[in-house]
Parts: sequence; structure tokens; C-alpha cells
Amino acid sequence: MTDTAQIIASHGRSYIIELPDGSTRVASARGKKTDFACGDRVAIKVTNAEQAVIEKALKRDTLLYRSDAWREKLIAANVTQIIVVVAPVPSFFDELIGRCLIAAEDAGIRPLILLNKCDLPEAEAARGRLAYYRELGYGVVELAATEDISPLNGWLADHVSVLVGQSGMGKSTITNALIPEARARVNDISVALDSGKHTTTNATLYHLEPGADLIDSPGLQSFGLAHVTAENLPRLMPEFRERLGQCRFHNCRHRHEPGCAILGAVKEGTIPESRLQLLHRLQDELAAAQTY
Ligand SMILES: Nc1nc2c(ncn2[C@@H]2O[C@H](COP(=O)(O)OP(=O)(O)OP(=O)(O)O)[C@@H](O)[C@H]2O)c(=O)[nH]1
Ligand SMILES: [Zn+2]
Repeated sequence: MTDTAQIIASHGRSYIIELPDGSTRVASARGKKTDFACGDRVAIKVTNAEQAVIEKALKRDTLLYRSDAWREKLIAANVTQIIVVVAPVPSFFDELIGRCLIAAEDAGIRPLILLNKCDLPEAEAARGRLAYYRELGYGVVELAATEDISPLNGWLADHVSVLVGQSGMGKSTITNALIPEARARVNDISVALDSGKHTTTNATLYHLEPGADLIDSPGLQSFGLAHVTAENLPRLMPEFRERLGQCRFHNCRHRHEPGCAILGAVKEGTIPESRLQLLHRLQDELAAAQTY
């Protein structure tokens, strides 16, 4: 009998799926297909009390992924909010935040920045580094997951959220603070998937309350955006989006063109140089990716 289910954990080619009755099965995909993500709703065939086979993914509302010229790495499907977790220590990369925000805008997912470890003295400097993102209109929430997770609660209601960020920013700590049984779940999943070691799976979905889910994803060091089109890029960065059409040349690349509204804004200090550099780097990356 064909049934529908949701992928709640993924690890390589193995998945844990949750059936409508709340029971779970270990599942693998039929054939060579592996492009399923945590959060995907799938058509399945239950094999027995433990196992099932995934026939196909059902239509996705959203898909968050990263990519380079050669391959795509799916992060999560059907999420409505991406929570970019940063912390004062270890130090975070602005570049990664910028890229996560662009990926979110491209996928039509609401981005939220979470500054964790606010109990540390270095938090003030980190807060300063995030001020510009607030100015752009992005939500920024501050907390110390080891002390009090409640500042996040209001942001999670009615959303399927995915936590992303560099290693060590505190994603697991946040997950465990929100879902006390999460640690045990991760262990159960590792055993069920027979992954041998107790490293995190690619991603794991937890139910928080009716209508609110949370997906924890492994730490990342880079975020390739080869799937974004160069033409679209400025539309995915709010300060460039609002100046579109203001450059003298309609095909302005915002490099050296006279009458460029964006270069003008950088010159007068309204847009930080680093944001223009990110735009240029991404333009260059996309041009290089197209030549493969
Ligand atoms: N001081 C302080 N330390 C924290 C806080 N949250 C997490 N940590 C510590 O930061 C370290 C990294 O936290 P994790 O939750 O493992 O980080 P992660 O983002 O899940 O890292 P990966 O699993 O590598 O992706 C741990 O030693 C935590 O105890 C916080 O709010 N304050
Ligand atoms: Zn321009």
C-alpha cells in the first residue's frame, strides 16, 4: 500500500520517515535517487514494522540548498524560516551570513539571525557586527542558549525553522534547550541508521508544538550559491534591491560604471564596502561556474 510520510532525518542514502500515525520507519529510496531532504513529504511503501521504501518526493513548498558548479547539497525542504546561528566565540564569518541570507531570499524563506552566547563578554562586539543586518530589516534575536532559550519562542510559532551556521555556534545546544529529548533522539536515529558513530545526521526534524517544527543541520564552513542567477543576485540583497533601476546604465554591473547608484551609496558610506565585495565575489563565482 502506498502511503505518505515525512522525512525527519537524513543520513547519506538512509532516512527516517514519520508516518501520519506518528510511527517511524527506516527508509531508503527506490533506485539510485538520493535527492531527498529532511522535511520532504514523500510517497512510500511500508515494508514491515521497521522499514519502508521511498517511492518519490511530493511537491515541495520550499527547498534550501547550497551548490557549486558540480553538485548540490540539500539542507532542508518545506521550511518557512532559516535561523542563521552566530556567536561571539568562535568568531563568525560575515560572508557566511551574507550568503545564507541570499539563499533564504532566493528560496522565499524568512531569514532570522540568532546571536547566541550573549553571556560572553565578547558579545558586545558581535552585536556591533550584526547592526547592519538589523538596519537592512532582518530580525536579530539575542540569547544565551545555556541560560535561557525563551527569547526565541515567539519567533518559532507557526514556522518550520531550520538552524544553520558554522560549527561551534551552538546549534545543538539550542536544539537541546528547545527539545529536551533531542539528544536521546539523535542517539536512537544513529542506531537505527546504523551510522556507527554518534555524529550528527545530515539534518533532523523535531516537532515543537502544533504548527511549529525545528530542523537542526550540521555545521557548515561555506555556502555555495551556484544556483542563483547573476541577474537575480542584486534583487536578493535588500540594499541593492531598493536601488535597482537607479543606475545610469540598465545593464550596470556596479563595478566601475559612471552614474552607478550602488557605487555612489558605497562611496557616501550608506552601503558597507564588504557588501559590494560580496556582490562582486558572487558575480565572479557565477561567471566561473557557467564556464564548466
Ligand atoms: N558560554 C556559552 N557557551 C555556549 C552557549 N551555547 C553553546 N555553548 C557552547 O558552545 C560549544 C558549541 O556548542 P554546540 O551546540 O555543540 O555547537 P554546534 O553549532 O551544534 O556545533 P556543530 O555540532 O559542530 O555544528 C559547546 O561547548 C557549548 O557548550 C551559550 O549560550 N553560552
Ligand atoms: Zn550600478
